[in-house]
Amino acid sequence: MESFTYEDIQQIANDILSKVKCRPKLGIICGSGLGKLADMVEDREVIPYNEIPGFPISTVPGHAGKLIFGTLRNKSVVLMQGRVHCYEGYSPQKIALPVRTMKLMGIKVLFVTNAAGGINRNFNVGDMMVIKDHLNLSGVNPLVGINDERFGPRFPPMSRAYDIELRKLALSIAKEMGFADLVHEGVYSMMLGPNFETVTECRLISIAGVDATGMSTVPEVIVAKHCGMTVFGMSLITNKVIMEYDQDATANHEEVLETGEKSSRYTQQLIAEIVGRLDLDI
Ligand SMILES: O=P(O)(O)O[C@H]1O[C@H](CO)[C@@H](O)[C@H]1O
Ligand code: HPA
Repeated sequence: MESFTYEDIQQIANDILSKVKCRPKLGIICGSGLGKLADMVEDREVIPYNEIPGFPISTVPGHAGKLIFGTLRNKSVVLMQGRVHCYEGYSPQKIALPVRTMKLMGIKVLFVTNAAGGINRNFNVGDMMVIKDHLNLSGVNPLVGINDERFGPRFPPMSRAYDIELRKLALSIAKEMGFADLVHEGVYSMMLGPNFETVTECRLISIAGVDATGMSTVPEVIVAKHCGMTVFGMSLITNKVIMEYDQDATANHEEVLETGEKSSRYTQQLIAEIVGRLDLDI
């Protein structure tokens, strides 16, 4: 197992900070097709992942693989334009690395976004879901291994992973901005992937209370909570999962990216507005 010590990650964080002027307090991870949020960042300073020793490289279409530093609504931020997933062959520890690096760069609040399939039949393609909880069905956990208490405790709680105040703020901003009907609150589940779910898997997680499903986010949130970050999560519903046996339609990544292209505008506006109202001196 490839592992990174606290000192290794401190070194990576210091190297990155030595290359940029920005000192971000907020980190944003952009999901499949959601990287356009980077266009809203001003005074941009860009570092491709392949210029950061040890960093995992994004291999999936729709994930550019760049760190974008700058200001969003006058807040200093760093965006991960593209994430990495366990199904790409990276260990959960490697998936943890960017989040821990952010922590040691001084990030206190982490926004995670993703593209997800709608399990909840009331969700339409293009809707958004503020994540209130998750179900880890991936079988992986980035905290497996020796625990370094400087990151966090051996047994971190996960019952209030998604900050309640930020969830409320997101829903009230959506109302103010006139698109409350597009924004729901719900439970995200992660399976390992890379295959899309079977009909039976979708039916099972529906019974379990899952509203949207994907192949990411959960490891990042576990690591972020372990090291004491405040977390906000949002899914863009890019497709409705197939819940009927022998249906002709099938899930595909092209549809996911297409919906991202067409519908990520509201997600970007909502995130920018939340960022604008954040008090990052907490
Ligand atoms: O979760 P993000 O990175 O947004 O990507 C989602 O989209 C891909 C499938 O189309 C999977 O990687 C799934 O996890
Ligand atoms: O239907 C889906 N399943 C899993 N991951 C996804 N990411 C976007 N849509 C989906």
